[in-house]
Amino acid sequence: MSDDILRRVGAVIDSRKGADPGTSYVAKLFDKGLDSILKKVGEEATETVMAAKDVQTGGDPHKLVYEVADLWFHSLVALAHFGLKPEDVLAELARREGLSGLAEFASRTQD
Ligand SMILES: N=c1c2ncn([C@@H]3O[C@H](COP(=O)(O)OP(=O)(O)OP(=O)(O)O)[C@@H](O)[C@H]3O)c2ncn1[C@@H]1O[C@H](COP(=O)(O)O)[C@@H](O)[C@H]1O
Repeated sequence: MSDDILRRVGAVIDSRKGADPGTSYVAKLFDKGLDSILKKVGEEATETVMAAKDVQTGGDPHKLVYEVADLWFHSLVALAHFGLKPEDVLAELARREGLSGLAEFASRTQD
């Protein structure tokens, strides 16, 4: 398993821009516009929190994995709306990994 799956899903999402909304979930989401995409991101974030609380009280951990996958997927659609790619987020995570500690990270991300 590698980050190739993020790149592949990102490429498929990009290919849905301008496609017939009747043929694809992602094309339909793009057609509905940014507010609809962001609404899905918000819903999936809430469902992720609820799943985590459920796991905390003995629920199925895979439900959390499922909801995070939904959240990541809809976040990729939001990025694509602005012409951004999963690689942009991976590069940011790699940059942070390269920082020597939390204090340094915080000092570089302050406004
Ligand atoms: N990873 C996903 C993915 N994850 C979730 N979903 C869809 O996201 C939708 C929302 O999920 P919900 O749990 O909110 O379900 P829901 O309440 O029925 O959805 P809504 O009607 O409220 O939007 C569902 O219809 C899921 O099928 C996805 N749809 C597509 N992909 C990827 O995107 C690619 C392109 O998809 P199409 O555009 O449909 O070809 C696919 O090959 C996949 O790789």
